[in-house]
Amino acid sequence: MTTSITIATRESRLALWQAEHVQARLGRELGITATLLGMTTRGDQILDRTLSKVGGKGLFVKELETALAEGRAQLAVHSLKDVPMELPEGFTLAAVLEREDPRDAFVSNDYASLAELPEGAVVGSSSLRRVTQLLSLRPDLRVEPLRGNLDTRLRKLDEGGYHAIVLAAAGLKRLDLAHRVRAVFEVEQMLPCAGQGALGLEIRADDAALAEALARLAHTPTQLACEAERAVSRALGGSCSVPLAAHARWQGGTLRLTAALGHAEAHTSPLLRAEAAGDVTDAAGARALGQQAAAQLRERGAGAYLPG
Ligand SMILES: NCc1[nH]cc(CCC(=O)O)c1CC(=O)O
Repeated sequence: MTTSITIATRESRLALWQAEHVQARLGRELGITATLLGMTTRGDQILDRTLSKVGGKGLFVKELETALAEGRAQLAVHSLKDVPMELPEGFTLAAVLEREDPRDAFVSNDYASLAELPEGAVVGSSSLRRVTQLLSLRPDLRVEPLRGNLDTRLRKLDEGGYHAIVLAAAGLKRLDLAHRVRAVFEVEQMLPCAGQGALGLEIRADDAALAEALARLAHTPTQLACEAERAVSRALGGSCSVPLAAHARWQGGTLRLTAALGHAEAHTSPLLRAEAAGDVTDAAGARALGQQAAAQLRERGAGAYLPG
C-alpha cells in the first residue's frame, strides 16, 4: 500500500492551493502523507506572448510530467482545463475531483456587469474562447491580451489597463478573491472551457497502486461531465488556438452537454453551437456525447472555423 508520496506542483498561488487541497485530502481520506515539490513551468515563464502561439496548454504540465517520469514525484495536480486532451504515453489521469463553480466571472473596479460597460470599453483576456464569446455578446468591445497568474491579472486591472477582465470564478474563490467578482456569467452567456473548475490528478500509467488509491477521491458526476466536455475538444483537434467552449451539466440522470465554437482567426464570426444529451453511466457514454456534439459542430461548418 502507498503510504507516502511527493506531489509535483507549479508555484503560482492557485497551483499551490490546489496541491495543498489534494495533500490534505490524501492525508484525511486515504492515510497517505504527501510532500510538495514546487516547480516553475515554461507556461509560467512566458508572459509576453499568447499561449496559443507558443505551444499551448502542454507548457503548464510538461515539467511536472518529467518529475513523475524521473521518480522525483508520484502525483501532479492540475487544473483540468490546463491538461491537454491527449496525455503523453506513460501518463494517465487517475481521478477528477468534484468541480468548483465552473463559470467565468466579470471583474471590474468601475462597472457591475458586462452590460454596464460603455461603448468601446477595453476588456482583458487572452483566452480565444473568452474573446470570441465577449465579442459575440458585445461587438463594440476592444478585447486586449492579458496573461499571467490570477494575482498578476488583477494587478494589471488595478493599474488601469482595462475597464474589466474575465477570469474563472473557481480560481478566485479558491484564493479568497470572490469579493473581486462583480458578476458571474451564466453558462448560456459565456460557456466555460472543458474541465473548467475541476482538478485532475495525473500519475504514471504504471503506478497501479496509486491509481487504485486515488480512484477513491474521484467525483463521478464531475468526471463523466468532464469526459464529455474533453471529448468535444479531442474530436475537433482542440488546443489553445481553438476558441472552443464545452460544458456538461446533470439534470437527474441525464447529462446535458453544450458546446460553442468561435472562429480561430475571424473573432467576430457568429459562434457555432451544438447540444447533446443522454442518460450517461460510464466514460464511454460520456465520450459518445462529446463526439455527437463535435459531429454537429462539423455539420454546422466547424471545418472553416478551425485553424488551418
Ligand atoms: N488558464 C489558467 C487557469 N487555469 C485554471 C484557472 C482557474 C481555475 C479553473 O478553472 O479550474 C485559470 C485561470 C483563469 O482561467 O481565469
